[in-house]
Amino acid sequence: MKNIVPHHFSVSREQRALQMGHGAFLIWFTGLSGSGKSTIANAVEEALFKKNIHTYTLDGDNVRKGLNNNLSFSPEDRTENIRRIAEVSNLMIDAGLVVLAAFVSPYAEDRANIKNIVGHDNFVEVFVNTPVEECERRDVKGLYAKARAGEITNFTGVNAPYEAPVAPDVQINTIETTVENAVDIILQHIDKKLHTNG
Ligand SMILES: Nc1ncnc2c1ncn2[C@@H]1O[C@H](COP(=O)(O)OS(=O)(=O)O)[C@@H](OP(=O)(O)O)[C@H]1O
Ligand SMILES: Nc1ncnc2c1ncn2[C@@H]1O[C@H](COP(=O)(O)OP(=O)(O)O)[C@@H](O)[C@H]1O
Repeated sequence: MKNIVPHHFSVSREQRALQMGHGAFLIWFTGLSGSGKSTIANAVEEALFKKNIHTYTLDGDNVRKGLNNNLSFSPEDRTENIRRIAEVSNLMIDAGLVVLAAFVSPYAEDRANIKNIVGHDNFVEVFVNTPVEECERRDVKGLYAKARAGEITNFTGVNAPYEAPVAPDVQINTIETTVENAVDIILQHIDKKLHTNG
């Protein structure tokens, strides 16, 4: 961007990581509404918190009601939603946090963009892979019923696409895997990153 010259602050990301005592990175949960993203992200954050890891979770409640309250569910607005969340995550990583983000994020290109924004080494993609039939059976928020009734026009999995990740870092099938097991699988996957400073 023109006429923007970054100021170089003297406390580095590496120094912040040393002070925090653990690595900083983003765990991104993608999947259909009702797949289990928030439930699993919450359980992973609890487990990390108990280990004195500094965390923050971003999800629809604290993002679509605030920072992104001007965005709809059109493809363009979903792209902008994910871009802003990736940029916020990037700042939080720089601040030394392990960031958990739970968003439908249905487009592969948008998810690839997150990886570019935060850096490939700072990104862990968790695909919460629950078939739409199961999500619809759970219908936690009653939104599938509304979508089937034609009250929501672009609802992911019903009348809007979900592009499943081809090579996620972690994949959780929530029909076969309990929340506790999902937490173990994810903790195991991130262990090395947690013990890397900077
Ligand atoms: N049209 C449509 N499609 C999908 N989801 C919808 C829609 N309208 C509202 N909701 C509710 O909003 C939550 C998804 O918001 P996200 O910010 O994660 O969506 S996206 O990543 O921008 O696609 C999603 O929450 P989760 O259930 O937590 O996934 C839904 O409850
Ligand atoms: N193995 C599982 N993992 C995650 N959630 C599960 C699992 N089995 C059942 N559930 C239930 O599925 C629902 C998932 O809802 P939620 O976490 O809000 O999904 P999302 O954030 O993807 O919309 C919750 O009611 C949760 O208790």
